[in-house]
Amino acid sequence: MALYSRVSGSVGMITLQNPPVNALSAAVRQGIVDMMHRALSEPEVKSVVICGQNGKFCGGADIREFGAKMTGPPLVPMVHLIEAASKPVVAAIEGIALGGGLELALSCHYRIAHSKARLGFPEVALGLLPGAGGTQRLPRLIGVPAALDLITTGRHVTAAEARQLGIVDEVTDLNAVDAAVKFAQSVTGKSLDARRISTYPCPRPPDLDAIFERAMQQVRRSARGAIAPGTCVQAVHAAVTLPYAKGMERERELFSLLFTSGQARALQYYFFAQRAVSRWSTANGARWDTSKPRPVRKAAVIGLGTMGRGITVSLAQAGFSVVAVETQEKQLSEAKQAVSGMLERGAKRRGVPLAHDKIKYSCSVQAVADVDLVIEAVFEDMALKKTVFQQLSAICKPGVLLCTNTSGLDIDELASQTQSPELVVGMHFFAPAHVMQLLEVVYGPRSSPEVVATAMQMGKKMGKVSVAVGNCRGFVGNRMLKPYLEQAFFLLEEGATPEQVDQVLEEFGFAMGVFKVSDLSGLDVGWKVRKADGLVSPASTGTSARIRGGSRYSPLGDLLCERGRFGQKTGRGWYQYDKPGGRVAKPDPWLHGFLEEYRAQHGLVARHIDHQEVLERCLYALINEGFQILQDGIAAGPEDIDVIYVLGYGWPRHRGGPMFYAGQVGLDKVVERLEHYQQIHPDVPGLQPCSLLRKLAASGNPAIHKWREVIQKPRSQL
Ligand SMILES: C[C@H](O)[C@H](C)C(=O)SCCNC(=O)CCNC(=O)[C@H](O)C(C)(C)COP(=O)([O-])OP(=O)([O-])OC[C@H]1O[C@@H](n2cnc3c(N)ncnc32)[C@H](O)[C@@H]1OP(=O)([O-])[O-]
Repeated sequence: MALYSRVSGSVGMITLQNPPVNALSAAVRQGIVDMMHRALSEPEVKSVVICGQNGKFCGGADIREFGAKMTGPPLVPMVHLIEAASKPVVAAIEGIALGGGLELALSCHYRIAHSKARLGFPEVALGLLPGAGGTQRLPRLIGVPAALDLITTGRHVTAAEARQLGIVDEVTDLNAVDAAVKFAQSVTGKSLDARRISTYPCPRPPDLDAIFERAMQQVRRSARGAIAPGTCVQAVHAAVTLPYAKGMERERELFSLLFTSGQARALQYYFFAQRAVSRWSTANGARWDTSKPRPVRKAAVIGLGTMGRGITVSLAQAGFSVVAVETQEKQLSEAKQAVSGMLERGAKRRGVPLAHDKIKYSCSVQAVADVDLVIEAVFEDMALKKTVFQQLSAICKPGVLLCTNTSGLDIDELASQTQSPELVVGMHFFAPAHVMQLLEVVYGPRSSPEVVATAMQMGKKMGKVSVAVGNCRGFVGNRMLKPYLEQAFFLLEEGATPEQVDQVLEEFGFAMGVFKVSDLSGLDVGWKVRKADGLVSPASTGTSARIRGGSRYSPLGDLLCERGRFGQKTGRGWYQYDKPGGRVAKPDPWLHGFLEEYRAQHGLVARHIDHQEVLERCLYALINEGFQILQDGIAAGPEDIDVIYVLGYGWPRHRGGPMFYAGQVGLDKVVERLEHYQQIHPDVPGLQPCSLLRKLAASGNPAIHKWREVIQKPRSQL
């Protein structure tokens, strides 16, 4: 709703009230319209100020209403009412003016912003475009190039940049509402003709076509199949080529096209999913709202390889004092240099003070005796990690939290090396750890609620999105990656090429296909895990070479590693690179020859494999494992899995995530296709639909937010 009051005698104050961000719900819109009519009808009122409660102007349209039938006054007539007002209307912008909130402000005749306010059109991140005149008013106010930048990127601008762009008229460090009231009194009685943005001609810079061509190329390059960015360009183009009213019609057409698209639904689902994972719970009863985190002032990182260095930087940038330990002298000095460089680049990029002084380096584990929390990031070897945990348990002060950055080893086995297994938890960062937003917080059966809460809070303080997951081989992300990679290998055996498989996945929206990612992260990483799992065996030909534990197995990755083809780092992998460390993947004739030889050796006949089969086998195998993870209670809900895959594994955000995508395809369709492939490949258990998936499909494809009810049923009923 919206409140009305009279201030300073002649100023009508309209205050938006819809916590937490004063979103433009039906009730708020109704309130604004009613209060505007009231202010315009009261003769004592000479001007109007619109502001938001709790120091926030407006977070835009109420996304929670998108799934329901529209009620209340529509946005466009509301902004027209304000712009057409006969009395000056001033927007007092505190905190945020985003999306429909900025459109509301642009319909006002003046905008006063607090210096800490942020403004922007983030609709594109929700698969939409500014649909209440933003695409028509912004280019008229600030010009086409700047408007295209803000609307196609969705980036937030500071009040200072908004002033420089001409979006706001004044920026104040004082109370923006008081400043707006003073300003409103100062413009009372002045003509408003020159303040109605929709009446402005839209600037036509000489190289207009080139500007739009460049913008369209830019969005095509970065969109990876998302349709909203390109549609935003079309809407701004209408502002230049059409009169305002016609431009608004075009904006409405393009908005409804996006609003009803699957991508918008996926992006809105993801918006709430990323917020839902912060309301975490564990299988052993710990919860976000009942488990209290412990204070952590000083942390330590053991092992300063690639991951250890990134974690150290991320901790220091978050303001923690850090003890960084590397027992190898040479590695320690190299790490110091690398960390300093990362801190300097980060400080420059984010305009924040350097955090060098936060870090103390040591080559002795003894140095961590008085810290509150330790993150172990040594080589991914269980025996080595066990030794480190035994040392830490002996050295550290009582009550210290011992965390491991392992990407898939048994947390509970490590906990058994300590006197306090309840103080052990996994904090699985993703490379580069100071950049990637995702953190898998892995709780073991003995991890105490406090420890989980502390690790989750640490992640948030480090600017990460923390997702709580249970302890199992590979946790959630890497566990689902296994059947995905497995299918990709099998497709090569049956006639596909790495280029073909990667092209299908990149057209789906992944930044990189599975084989390019494998070359980037190094084929030897997976090889070591398969060796540890006892999967790598000498036998290279005949049936046994391709069977493990009664199931189909492809030794292709092992054979490449045996030939030293570890990917980018060796200049050869599934692709060839111009030199070791090269980044540009080129198809490798040697590999095609090797695949033909391999098929001949194993009596395999290459066949044509179409786009759909590649997509279905890779994605449905991954999705099926996701349902198995939900069934096992390793992840609390589909949102947890989807956030992990979007933030950690490059799953295209405009596809919502693997679980949301399965719902969009139709769970019955996923079951039917898995069964189809399982019939052809009976020796691949990963194609056998898991019972939770079958159950949900059989109960009529319930909406994803209803899955938890089924998941929470006792396992026996699944
Ligand atoms: C026609 C018109 O052109 C079109 C059609 C539109 O206008 S489309 C809409 C365009 N607007 C947006 O895209 C802004 C989206 N929001 C944000 O970017 C951020 O929220 C934030 C504003 C920068 C605050 O960040 P935060 O980190 O401080 O807190 P939070 O945890 O994110 O958010 C705090 C709580 O507020 C909820 N929330 C935030 N914005 C909301 C919104 N627009 N509608 C409904 N709920 C919203 C959010 O779900 C969470 O709820 P809960 O989880 O606590 O229950």
